[in-house]
Amino acid sequence: MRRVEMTGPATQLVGALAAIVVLAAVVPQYWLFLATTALVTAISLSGLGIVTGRAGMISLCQMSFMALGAWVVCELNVLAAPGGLVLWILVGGLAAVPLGVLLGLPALRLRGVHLAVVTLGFSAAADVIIAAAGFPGATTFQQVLRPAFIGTDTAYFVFAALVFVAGAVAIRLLGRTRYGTAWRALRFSERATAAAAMSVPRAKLAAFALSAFFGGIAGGVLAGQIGVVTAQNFDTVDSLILLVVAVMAGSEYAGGAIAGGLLMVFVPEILRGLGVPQDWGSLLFAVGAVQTLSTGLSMSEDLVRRFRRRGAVSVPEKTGRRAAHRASPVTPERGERPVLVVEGLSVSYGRITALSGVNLVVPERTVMGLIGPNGAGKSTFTDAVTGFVRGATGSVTLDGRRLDGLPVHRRAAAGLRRTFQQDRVPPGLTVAGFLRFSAHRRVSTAELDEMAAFLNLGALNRHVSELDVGSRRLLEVAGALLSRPKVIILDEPAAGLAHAESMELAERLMEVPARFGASVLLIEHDLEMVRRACAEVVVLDFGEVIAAGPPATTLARPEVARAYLGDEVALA
Ligand SMILES: Nc1ncnc2c1ncn2[C@@H]1O[C@H](COP(=O)(O)OP(=O)(O)OP(=O)(O)O)[C@@H](O)[C@H]1O
Repeated sequence: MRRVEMTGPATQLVGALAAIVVLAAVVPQYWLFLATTALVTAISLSGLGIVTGRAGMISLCQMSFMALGAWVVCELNVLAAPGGLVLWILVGGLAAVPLGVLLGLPALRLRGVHLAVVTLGFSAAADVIIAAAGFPGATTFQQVLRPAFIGTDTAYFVFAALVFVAGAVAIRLLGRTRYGTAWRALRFSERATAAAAMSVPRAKLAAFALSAFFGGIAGGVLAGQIGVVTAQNFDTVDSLILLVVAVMAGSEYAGGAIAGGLLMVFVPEILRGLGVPQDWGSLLFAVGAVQTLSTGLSMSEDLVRRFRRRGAVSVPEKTGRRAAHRASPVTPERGERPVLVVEGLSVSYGRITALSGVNLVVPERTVMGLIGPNGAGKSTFTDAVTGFVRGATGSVTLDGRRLDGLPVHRRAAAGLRRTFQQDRVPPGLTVAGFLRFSAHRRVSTAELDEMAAFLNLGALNRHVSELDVGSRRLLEVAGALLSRPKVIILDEPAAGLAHAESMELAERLMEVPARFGASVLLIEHDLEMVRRACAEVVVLDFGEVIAAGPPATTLARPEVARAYLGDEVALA
């Protein structure tokens, strides 16, 4: 069933602006001051949400970015620099960007707890430097000057709210770009992100840079709010709490960032009112984060899911994946000109030789099979050819261009695409979102519709998380095909499909060369599918090519039977 969204971003924006005006009019000054602090926190959380919630990396130094933004504003204030507070805040945000990129560098190699330790160490070091250097104007109590139009606390609340809304809109728009999708893909699989022709280092650094920018902006807004800034405003422990709240609230969503900001400011306030130590708030946040990690759903994601379920109107799908097997009149064809040429490819994992001097030529406009028993080296071959294996020797040439030494995303961009044996389609995207990302070029809705019909993908606005594993496999194939590759290597695309669906896929694959101008290298254990779809088949065993030729004769050869069955039982 297809779903139709009930509310749009424009409605949400109008609602947010109306809420700001109403709050500014009715909320007493003291609470408005706290609400401004909550907004500052929400701006910072929005940035953290890019790195943590979207891209799935741990960052424990958001407070350091805030401190830098605030420091720049204080310094420009002391210098009486031209432009005024609003410009200074922007400069503070931009000043934090190089720091974010610097901090993103370890993230290129480190993950999980290792990245957490590095960012925490950085934050602690920044604490020491800031405490030693002090904030400009702090010792002389020189207040950061606000322009008249945001002179009152009410006006400053509206200003902070507008900064938050502008940031939320920007993040939403960014989320639709290739980088935005790449962050969600990264969180699920770095390998698949690279295989979709996206540079993983660039996507990671962009996430850290933006996160730092938002942190810097938040620090600047805070400086304008409180007037005199001290090192105590940016404690390393606060970075930790910020991360915990970001995880719990789901700060990659605007609503989650706001909820997080409100919780961080008002929970301690409420506890104080109840005579309970304010630090207990951190304990509550930690419990909330543990709950999020155990369910896999932040507060925002939980709400979004409920909302989707309630707000969705079911519309019958035009097509279903379970279509009956339609045998096409197409017969496997073999082109002549070589498009992928692999020569002398060897890979060793320690003492295990996974591939030994493999030569393989995929002609243009051909579906070729690559088969072999478990452990024969098929996946290693795919990894090595597409750039995932370091230390592979031999050469890979695509359409006359040597690819040796190129990273994965550059090989993919050159037209060598692959799919994975394991499920690598990010669940956080819609079908259309994934297809557009994977296509690595502008695709029209008509093209998406055509592809959906070709591979029976169903409704394009469904979320990937709603698809079964077989459908996700087909989606991965569709995404790679949309990129107009020269060669596409499919690593067991029929895993998770019923027999009739595998045969249906075989029919579709046979159409690929003529329809998309691509050759297919099909790695499959389903030999019936290989027989149906492939014009030629190459058999690997113990990392070496043991047979090659048309499927009917090749599969009947005794050495192939021996490789599969251990004796001379013919497979045909
Ligand atoms: N990362 C690794 N470290 C050590 N050995 C590995 C690694 N990856 C693969 N191997 C070994 O290399 C050989 C080839 O494995 P590979 O996964 O490429 O085979 P395959 O033909 O794809 O098998 P399957 O059909 O089960 O996927 C096997 O002996 C395997 O144990």
